[in-house]
Formats: sequence, C-alpha cells, structure tokens
Amino acid sequence: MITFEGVTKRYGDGTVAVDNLSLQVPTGAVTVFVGPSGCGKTTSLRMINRMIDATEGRILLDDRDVRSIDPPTLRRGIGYVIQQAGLFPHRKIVDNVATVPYLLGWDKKKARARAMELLERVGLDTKLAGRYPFQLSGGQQQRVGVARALAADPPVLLMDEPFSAVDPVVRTSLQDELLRLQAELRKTIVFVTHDIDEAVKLGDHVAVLRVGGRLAQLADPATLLAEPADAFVEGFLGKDRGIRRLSFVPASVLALRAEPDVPGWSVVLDEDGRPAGWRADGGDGLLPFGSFDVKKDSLRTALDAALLAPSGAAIAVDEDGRFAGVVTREVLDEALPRARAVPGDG
Ligand SMILES: Nc1ncnc2c1ncn2[C@@H]1O[C@H](COP(=O)(O)OP(=O)(O)OP(=O)(O)O)[C@@H](O)[C@H]1O
Repeated sequence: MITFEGVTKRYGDGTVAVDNLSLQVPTGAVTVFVGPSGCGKTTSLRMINRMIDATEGRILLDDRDVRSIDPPTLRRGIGYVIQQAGLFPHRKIVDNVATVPYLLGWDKKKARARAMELLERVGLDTKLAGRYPFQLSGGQQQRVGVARALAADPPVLLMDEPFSAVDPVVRTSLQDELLRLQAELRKTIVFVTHDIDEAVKLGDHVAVLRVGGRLAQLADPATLLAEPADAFVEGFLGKDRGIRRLSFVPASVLALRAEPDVPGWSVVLDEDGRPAGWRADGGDGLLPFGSFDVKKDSLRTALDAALLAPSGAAIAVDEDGRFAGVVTREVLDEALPRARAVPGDG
C-alpha cells in the first residue's frame, strides 16, 4: 500500500504542483492518476520514488516514509516506465531489459535469461533481443520498457503516460497486454494518463486530479462514471459516460431466448452451429448480425450487437462462437434502466 498524507509540492518558483494530496494506493491493484495537463500527475508519481521530494506531508510505502529510504534502495523495489520507453540507445534490447539485474549484481547469464523470459512475457519475439532500440517500432519499444521495469520483479510499478506516443491500435493492444500481465503478476501499479478512457479501462481505482494538484474524486471506474463528484469531474468524463458505464455490467445479466428467432426474423446457423446472419421471414438473403460472448462481454457490447442487427436483437455466442441464444429488444429495454444502479449498491 502506498499512502499520500497531506502531500504538497511547491516548486522553487512558487508553483504549487500538488496541494495537500491524501489518498491510498492499494497493494496489488492499478490506481490511475488522471486529469488535465499540468494538474500534477507526474509530480505526484515521481514523489513516490523520490525523483522529486515533497515539500510538505509524507508518502508511506507499506508504513515506511519514503524519505527515510535512500533513493537507490527505494527504486530497486519500484519499476518505472515512461513515455517513449526511455531505452538506452546504445544497448541491445536484451541488455536494456537486464539493466536493473546487472545493477543488482546478477551474473550476466542469469540476467540475460531473465530478460529473454520477460521479452516473451510482454509479447515480444525474442529474436528482437539482439537489436538496438532504433530498430524497433514505437509499440515494441514500449513493451521493452515494460519488460525492463519488471526485470527485478519489483512489487511496485510506476507508469507515466507509457502508451501515449503510439497509435490507437497499438495503444489498445499495449493496454490489453498490461491487463493480461497484471492479472498474473498483481503488482501495485500507479499509472498516469490524461486520457479518461485509458483510466477507466486500466484502473481498479481512478484518482481524478484538478489543476493545482487537488484530488477531485477517487473511485472505481463504474462508480466514477455513475456518480461524478462535481461538474469538473463530469465534464472531464465526457458526454457518453452513460454508454461507457455499460462496459462494467456483464452481459451475463441478460436473459437469453434459446430459440434462434424473434418476431419477423430468424438466425441462420452454419453446420457448426455458428451464426451466419439474420433472415427476414419470407426473405432469402442473409443480413449482417452483431454478436457478443455471453461469458466475457459487457452489456455495452450486447447493446452494440443489437444496434447492428436488422432485427434489433443481439445474438449471444459461446466461447467457440457457437449460437447461445438471442437477446430481444424487450430484455434489453428492461436491463438498461437497471444498469443505472451503481454496482455494489445491491
Ligand atoms: N521543475 C518545475 N519547476 C516549476 N514548475 C514545475 C516544474 N515541474 C512541473 N512544474 C509545474 O507543476 C505543475 C504540475 O506539473 P506536472 O508535470 O506534475 O503535471 P502533469 O499533470 O503531469 O501534466 P502533463 O499531463 O501536461 O504532463 C505544472 O503547472 C507545471 O508547469
């Protein structure tokens, strides 16, 4: 657990970057600091590993004031990932990843073996290990940055806009990869971003900061979207938060109709039992369909599937893509208002 207790940072020129910030970052979860440019996200993050020292207040890492730990020792237990990876340009990828193990005095063979294992873990081909950073794409460099931060298996990971410099497709895959890794590793992660969509996707907890480094709201993503604390948070969340909230409701709440039809329409299945399209009664052409995975997807995906279908009904499939049932408009009509309740409120 990382605890901010009344932390203030005033820079030499009088700028108050962070103002009396108190919050807790729970162990084993992802806490995202999000907010507009200049709201003190990076300053807050860097005070954890003492790249910046607080002016007032204290930061506790598992009950120890970070000011009482010398920075090199502190940083050995804290991985750090920044935008554009910050790799050493003249070191091969494998040696970039092994940086901290080398510093810790591991022998070269063991450090390199660890680096190769991590490259695989973050989804990189180990053939890239002998290359230099400039020979990798931006997305690949970011993965190397994550691998490097994980090399000494630190319990805490600080990530400062790590995926901001890559295109949206690569960014999505890096985010998915981080979620996959985190499900396995359960690190205590503090992640800084200015992108609210990234924040609600990655965060178990989201701290919204306002300029001046003051905490506007700390909540889990579903609660944040359901109950923004004030007009600033509401504005920052954007206009379609009603739809985005549906991402946090599992589609499994929907009652399925087992028969592959709704009035006026039927689902045509292929020989493996996978949906091939909708057919209108009396028609013979196949029309496109939307489907959702009944176990994995959210109410948002189910609604999207219904909106894409000419019948207005969503097709549910199992993990193998086989027909599992139909969600009628009536079922959706009933489920959507119920999704307004904040999860956890019963
Ligand atoms: N070394 C410094 N000296 C003076 N002011 C600084 C210094 N570093 C940052 N600041 C100011 O402190 C405030 C917070 O900066 P910080 O970089 O923490 O914000 P941020 O939320 O991470 O912003 P961004 O999203 O634009 O990176 C800003 O007003 C910034 O100009």
